Amino acid sequence: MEDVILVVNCGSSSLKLALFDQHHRRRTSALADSLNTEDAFARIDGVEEKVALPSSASHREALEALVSRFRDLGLMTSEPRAIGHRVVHGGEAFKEATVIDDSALRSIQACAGLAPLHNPVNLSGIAATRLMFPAVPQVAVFDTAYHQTLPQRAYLYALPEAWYREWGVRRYGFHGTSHYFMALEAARLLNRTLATTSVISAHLGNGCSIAAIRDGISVDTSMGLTPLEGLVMGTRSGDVDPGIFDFLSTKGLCTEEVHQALNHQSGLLGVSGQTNDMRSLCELADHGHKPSALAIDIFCFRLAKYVGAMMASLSQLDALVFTGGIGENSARVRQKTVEHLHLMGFKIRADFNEANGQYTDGHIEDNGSRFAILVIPTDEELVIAREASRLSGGTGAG
Ligand SMILES: Nc1ncnc2c1ncn2[C@@H]1O[C@H](COP(=O)(O)OP(=O)(O)O)[C@@H](O)[C@H]1O
Ligand SMILES: CC(=O)OP(=O)(O)O
Ligand SMILES: [Mg+2]
Repeated sequence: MEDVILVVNCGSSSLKLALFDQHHRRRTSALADSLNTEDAFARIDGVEEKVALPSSASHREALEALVSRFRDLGLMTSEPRAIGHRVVHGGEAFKEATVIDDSALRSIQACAGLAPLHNPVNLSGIAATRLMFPAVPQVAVFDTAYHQTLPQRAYLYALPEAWYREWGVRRYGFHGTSHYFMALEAARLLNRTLATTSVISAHLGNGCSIAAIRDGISVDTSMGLTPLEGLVMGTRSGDVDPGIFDFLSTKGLCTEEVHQALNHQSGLLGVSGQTNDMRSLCELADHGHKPSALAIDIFCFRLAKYVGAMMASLSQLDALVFTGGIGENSARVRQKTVEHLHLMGFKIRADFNEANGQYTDGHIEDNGSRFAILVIPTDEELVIAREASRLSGGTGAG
């Protein structure tokens, strides 16, 4: 049997798949989007034509169509050796990745209340691959797991303690797979071991979060009970005064309406009134659109404030690391953010930054910078593939 590993990332309306070979090299990636709507579509990287989907295709139908296309293209000649799933919330039940059996499924289900937007779709992906490949080991890799090392002072909110004890209200943190990968890659680029590497890592995609990693271990992060807290994001507000709920109720908005607005109509989209897409915002700002320039400004200022906040958890800093679609590609965001950090001794080198660190092993800091500044393309799917391989009896190496 051929040794491929399938990685599944189910979002609310999308499905991302990646196939890795036995050496953990990526063979291909695929995306299905606008699922459960009339516009549902799917495509495979490097393949011109779209993959045909039934109308209003579900996650399961898209998965079946893509796997069948993988087979036609000779990318998958037998069942995968293991399947790895991204699961967003693992609560306190999961401190690391786990093989999915009935008891793990029940625990993931129990965390769904903490992540109602994410866990139910993750579970539907697991159900679909279990139906398609009942004999193949399946592994869940949690966004929250890497942050389970946070000390109490970082994960407890200053709230009535019974809320934590009885309901699990605490900071969990997300994007852990990406923060772990950044620490691992930073260690490699700096010729250090993970256990002696301390970084501040900024994951800037559609969702955005930052983490303080001391000696390879996550010790603080900006996302909290849910992925709404912290940095400004594409459509999410990040930090706001919780008094906003009370105030807006006097304006006639109910909790659900405020929740919707904070999650889907805020962030870059809310401030610019135009788009949640950083690339488009930069173009709009270049054409003199003031609200777009302001959205970028607020985004970078909040990020810089959080870099300062993360310093409180560290006694040494080896690098500030940028990743995610924005972190990897937007020289403007990195430059504007680092300008605010002048007093702390961060200094960027313009030409290295413009090239996204491509020719300098990720380095974009100036000679006179007190700390290294790195751009590292994240690869959450690779980490998930390694974990799936390791937990299903492979080596996890590669
Ligand atoms: N060249 C670029 N310049 C600025 N922003 C970019 C560029 N390329 C991608 N982005 C931004 O990255 C964000 C998407 O990040 P990504 O990590 O792909 O998202 P996701 O969290 O869905 O995986 C979008 O705001 C997009 O505009
Ligand atoms: C947890 C989270 O915010 O995920 P994403 O960035 O995929 O929205
Ligand atoms: Mg991404």
